[in-house]
Amino acid sequence: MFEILTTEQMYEADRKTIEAGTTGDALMENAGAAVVAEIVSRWTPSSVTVLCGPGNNGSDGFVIARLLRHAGWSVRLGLLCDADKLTGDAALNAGRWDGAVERLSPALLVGADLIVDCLFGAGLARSIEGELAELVCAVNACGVPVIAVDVPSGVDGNSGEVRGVSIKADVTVTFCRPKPGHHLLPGRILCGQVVVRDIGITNQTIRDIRPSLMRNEPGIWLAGIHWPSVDGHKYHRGHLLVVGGASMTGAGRLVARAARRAGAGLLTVVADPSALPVYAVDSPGIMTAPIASLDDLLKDCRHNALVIGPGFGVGDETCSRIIPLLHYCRCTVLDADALTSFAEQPSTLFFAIQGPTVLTPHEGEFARLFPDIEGDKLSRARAAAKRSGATVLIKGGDTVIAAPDGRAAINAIEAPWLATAGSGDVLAGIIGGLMAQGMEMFDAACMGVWLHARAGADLGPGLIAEDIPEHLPVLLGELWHALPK
Ligand SMILES: NC(=O)C1=CN([C@@H]2O[C@H](COP(=O)(O)OP(=O)(O)OC[C@H]3O[C@@H](n4cnc5c(N)ncnc54)[C@H](OP(=O)(O)O)[C@@H]3O)[C@@H](O)[C@H]2O)[C@@H](O)CC1
Ligand SMILES: [K+]
Repeated sequence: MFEILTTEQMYEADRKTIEAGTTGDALMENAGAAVVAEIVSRWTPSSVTVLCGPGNNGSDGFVIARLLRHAGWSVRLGLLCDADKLTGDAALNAGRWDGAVERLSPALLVGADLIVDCLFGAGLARSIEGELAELVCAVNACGVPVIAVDVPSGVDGNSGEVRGVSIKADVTVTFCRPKPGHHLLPGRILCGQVVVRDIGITNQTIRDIRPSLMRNEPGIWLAGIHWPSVDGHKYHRGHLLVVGGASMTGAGRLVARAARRAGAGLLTVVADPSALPVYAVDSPGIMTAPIASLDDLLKDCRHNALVIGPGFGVGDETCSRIIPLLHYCRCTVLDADALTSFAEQPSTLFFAIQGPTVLTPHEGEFARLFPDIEGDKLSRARAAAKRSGATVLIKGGDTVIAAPDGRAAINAIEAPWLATAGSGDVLAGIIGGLMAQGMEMFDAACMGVWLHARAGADLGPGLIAEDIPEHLPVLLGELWHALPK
């Protein structure tokens, strides 16, 4: 279950389930019961305040209030609108609630041991403002644990962005599948721990909706790994060319090390002759070649993959070096200086991209290459992939990977230790190494991000970029041993 559903797809899943015979009322009862199960597993009966909005998120709140009261909790409930304004399932569940319905105000927070946030979920349609915004701030300041239903109120479920202000939850219970806003920043932080609960929507219903967004986990790319075969040899594992800088050799060396650890069969660093000895002494297992020979090397189809950018230098010379290389349609990773160099002429780059290509910008490089593409990270990555014809990977705590055909994935592993010099070079190397072995570009980008993030999470404090390639055998071994034999 790697799928991430947009809020529209979630409404569709609800609708299809209701059409198939389950009532909306039953779905909502299941949703409320799932939240209550989570509450009673974490907290002992005490005083709880349930904050309800005017829609079905508020309707969940009425269910939760009723079930908690039956379980012996002392429950206060506040409603944003008059109860007689409620319609549909919300009116139904309000009618089943036999306690008082108070007006929403900070007074509801006094004496509460737990707050349940049911103000807005998927239906958040605009910024939270005025007195309601003040209440949200009061909730965040009162120091009482908060459990949010579906999403913390104020977080846009599709983008993870905050509309006005947002509840900061300790736990968020969502239904069926996570939404983009649970994984994209800042939503991910505002959710606290995310718990996904079944409410009776079948896996087949989700498959019918054909979600194109996934959580980046091995299940989405494991089958695409090209493991070496017993009768294989190193040429079957690809020959990667790493174009290294003349003076900033550290970046190219990190790329090379990571690509070899990721499994590239052979690796040649191509660089200015003055720098070749530095690359050569770094690792006995690599080959080196002068940059003047790059064109000839690419004419030999055994050199099937290329990483260029890290430490290469920014400028027109880099652009004129890269464009002819792209005509060979080798598996290519363009990173760092290879991206920034095209800031003045991005369309020249996009026009030249014909083969399997992965672009790995951080936010700054992305803004230089796609200055007119705005919006949340997921939408921007998708738009950039469509425009460039490349797989685009926007780095960060919530790395997003998008393919030109519309597939996308979001990293879900927290690894803040990766924010260190050289870490991006290693990522480019891993992806290049995987593509050299024949892995499809989107899968390779996703797997590269996963390996990188897992290494970051496993190694933790004190990590430096050089550690990441050395941890890859552990992770690759884990994947290999998990395969059905
Ligand atoms: N369908 C099902 O079967 C199931 C649904 N489920 C639950 O339903 C939730 C979705 O319910 P929903 O679609 O009613 O939207 P919801 O989040 O309650 O908000 C809409 C209301 O808020 C209002 N409003 C919006 N923004 C506002 C603002 N900034 N400031 C002020 N008002 C604002 C908006 O007003 P309007 O824009 O119409 O003027 C409207 O009245 C979903 O998250 C899940 O919890 C689950 O139980 C599973 C089964
Ligand atoms: K909520």
